[in-house]
Amino acid sequence: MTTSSPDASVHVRDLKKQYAVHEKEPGFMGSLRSFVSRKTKYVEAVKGVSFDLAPGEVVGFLGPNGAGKTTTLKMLSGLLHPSDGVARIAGFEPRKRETAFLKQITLVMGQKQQLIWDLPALDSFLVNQAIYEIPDDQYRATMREFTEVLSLDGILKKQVRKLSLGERMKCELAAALLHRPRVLFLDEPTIGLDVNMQEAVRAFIRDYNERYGATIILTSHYMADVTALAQRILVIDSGQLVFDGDLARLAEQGKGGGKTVKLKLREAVSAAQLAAYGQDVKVDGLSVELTVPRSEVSARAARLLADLDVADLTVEDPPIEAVMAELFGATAKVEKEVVRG
Ligand SMILES: Nc1ncnc2c1ncn2[C@@H]1O[C@H](COP(=O)(O)OP(=O)(O)OP(=O)(O)O)[C@@H](O)[C@H]1O
Repeated sequence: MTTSSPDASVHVRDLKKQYAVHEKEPGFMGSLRSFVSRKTKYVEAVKGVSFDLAPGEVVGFLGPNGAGKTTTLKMLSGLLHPSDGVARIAGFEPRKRETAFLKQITLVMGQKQQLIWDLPALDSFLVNQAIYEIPDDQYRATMREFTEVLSLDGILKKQVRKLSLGERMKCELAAALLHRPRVLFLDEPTIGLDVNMQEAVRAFIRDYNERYGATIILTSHYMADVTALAQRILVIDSGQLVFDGDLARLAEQGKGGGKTVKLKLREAVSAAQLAAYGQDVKVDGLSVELTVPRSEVSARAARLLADLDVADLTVEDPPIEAVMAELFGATAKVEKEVVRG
């Protein structure tokens, strides 16, 4: 059942966030000096971001470390006040943190936990039931559903501190979605999990999106999360949105707009010989990979098939990891700072 409504839309206009950081020189004398004349440095973490999401849309929010992803999500969930610009989430202004707004959203941060460490997860769920005023019948129905989809049986009554990371993350997600929010901000929800657990979390998020028509903004360093869940990608770099479009179009930006041709040969060929057919040639025994311009894929493939003893040939877009590495390789952390005395 998909229950999308216009309420779950997200509108962001020219959102900005500047952090003030007080600088202190090292040592006792440094402390004394900064006590007398304090230097403030301003970090422009988000520099005017705009986008709109339709109800039920799932977007991957990507960018290098320090690009401004977490800061943006914190502003959208009302934890941080923007320095400028506006956001409207499900019809609300996040900075006001109205109860009705909080009932519509959730923010899950893979690196932070909201469950009470010394108690079983079930106790935290009951606390959330009270905070979000979830009616008993809805609470029971949601618990049944989550227990099944996330295989929570047997772990809900264990002290949270005794759960494995994967078990804890499943409980964190359940706790964060118990009130059935319509807009989800998921910041690295699968971080540190093993591959099977990542897949379980992904499946749960996909199921939740389909069932409740939830709008989702997802950041993840695991591209498998993004390719499995998001139709659309937003890329932020140094606080600015540098790409907004579908995954395929982002892939086209990689390898200088080229495609990857993969060959299985029956007879070995040297990298030097293959250089005539494309760039970035990689040879691993009888497996070969090279990049060819998009407009020439058919002609080059035909030449390869005619000239070499080819057992198999496939043409692929470059993996999204490669595209991101190419886009951000050297600019892993860029920030423009204004120093004021
Ligand atoms: N509380 C803060 N005070 C000062 N500067 C901050 C604060 N939080 C973040 N920043 C700076 O703002 C910029 C954006 O940080 P943010 O955490 O939003 O990036 P990110 O894209 O989420 O990075 P990552 O992928 O590493 O988590 C960085 O330069 C960071 O150092």
